[in-house]
Amino acid sequence: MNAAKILIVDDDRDVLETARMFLKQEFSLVQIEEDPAKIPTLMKNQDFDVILLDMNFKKGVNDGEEGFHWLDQILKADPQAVVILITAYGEVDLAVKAMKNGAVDFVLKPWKNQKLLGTLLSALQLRQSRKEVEKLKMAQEKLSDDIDHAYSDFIGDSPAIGRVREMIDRVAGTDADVLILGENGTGKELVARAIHRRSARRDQVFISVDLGAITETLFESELFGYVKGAFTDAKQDKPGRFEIASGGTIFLDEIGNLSLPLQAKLLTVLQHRKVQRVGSGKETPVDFRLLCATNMPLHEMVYEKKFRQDLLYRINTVEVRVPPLRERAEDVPALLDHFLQRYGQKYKRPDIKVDKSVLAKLKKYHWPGNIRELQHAVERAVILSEEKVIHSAELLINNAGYSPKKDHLPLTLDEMEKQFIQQSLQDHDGHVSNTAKTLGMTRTALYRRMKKHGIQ
Ligand SMILES: Nc1ncnc2c1ncn2[C@@H]1O[C@H](COP(=O)(O)OP(=O)(O)OP(=O)(O)O)[C@@H](O)[C@H]1O
Repeated sequence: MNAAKILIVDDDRDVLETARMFLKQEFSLVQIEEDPAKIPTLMKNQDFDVILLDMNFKKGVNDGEEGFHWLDQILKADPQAVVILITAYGEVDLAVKAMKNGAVDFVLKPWKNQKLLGTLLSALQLRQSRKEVEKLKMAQEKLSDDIDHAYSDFIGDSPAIGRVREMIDRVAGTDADVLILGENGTGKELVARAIHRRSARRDQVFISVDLGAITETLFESELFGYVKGAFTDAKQDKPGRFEIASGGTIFLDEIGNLSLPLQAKLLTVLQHRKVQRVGSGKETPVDFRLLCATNMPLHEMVYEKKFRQDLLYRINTVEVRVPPLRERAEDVPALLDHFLQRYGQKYKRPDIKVDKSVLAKLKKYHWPGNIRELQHAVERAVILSEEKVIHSAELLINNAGYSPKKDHLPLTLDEMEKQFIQQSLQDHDGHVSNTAKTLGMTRTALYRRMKKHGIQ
């Protein structure tokens, strides 16, 4: 027996009784009702999975207006409701209009029992997947709220960050696709969340996807979802990130890391705004605002045929460049205070301070890992410092990314390469182009190596 709950509303008692007799054998609850005015109360008392609704209730009236009215009321009460309309022969136009207004299907009167059952079963599947999407959306919203909390402080008053704030204000309300460019740790995700929070979609979900972390084989099932049985581990239907993001914003981080075949797949979704779950032949429309980010030189990669030009044009309606920390050294003191306060609180050392002489050094440092590096350096220093005042050593020594203690150990070729790149970057104040020139390689080749060694 199917556990679903069905409501049938029709003014013809005979139709109701016959339908109930048949459907009772299949579903755990089949409620019938002649008066559509009772629908709101019935819905309050019971969570129906499918509602079968007649289009016309008054004798001699067959314009379907009453049906439209009640359809509207049902969807207002529960936007996830699954409504099937009951129509007579000759009313197919009305049924089509009703589907545009949110009904999922229609059945013609008089119906064959098996046909009715088939329609109900596929409507139930839809109900199930709507519920799943809703559940995941809620879980994501909760998660997003928690993350947002950590991301809510946008520190910095430098002219460079002022320009970023201005751009955020200008694009947030427009629904335009935005490409956020900047080195690792500069605050690209922070910018994306700020755009979402100020947009008309602020009450909907913000879904962040790290494309760099999704393997080639998982790309489709993660982003497009799958249906039960599509592959061995697909034990049940699962919506993908695009479907969950529908109504809200999707943030595709590290878009420069996508391989060319995956770029083509992504482009198709962006063009048609429809997804097909793996193993399903059905397309689902998705409505999302697209924000992308990367630390890779996308324009250069287009030139080198490593990134599709048509994809770049799809995602970069507006480009926002988040400047590296070394271009806004004025922000270092405020950021330092901010992180000192955060970690002072977290590690129960509320009165911890930084030695004054350290500040000048921090402002001069080139911060290859940008704000994330500063953040981690402060956290580490708060943990390690045995006094109330943090000295230069605790904040800076580990910062360069390698520890002097290791110096006397024999280095592998890989470690030597890493240190060599780090040293060269330091010598060039973190300027990637100049470093690449000195090392005799292209910028892209240098970025690749930096990524390999985790140099930010
Ligand atoms: N202006 C800022 N004020 C306060 N905190 C910031 C600021 N910019 C970045 N941060 C913090 O620095 C960390 C890194 O930021 P974020 O994750 O947004 O960077 P990213 O550019 O997206 O990094 P990646 O390229 O590695 O994905 C986060 O913890 C974020 O809260």
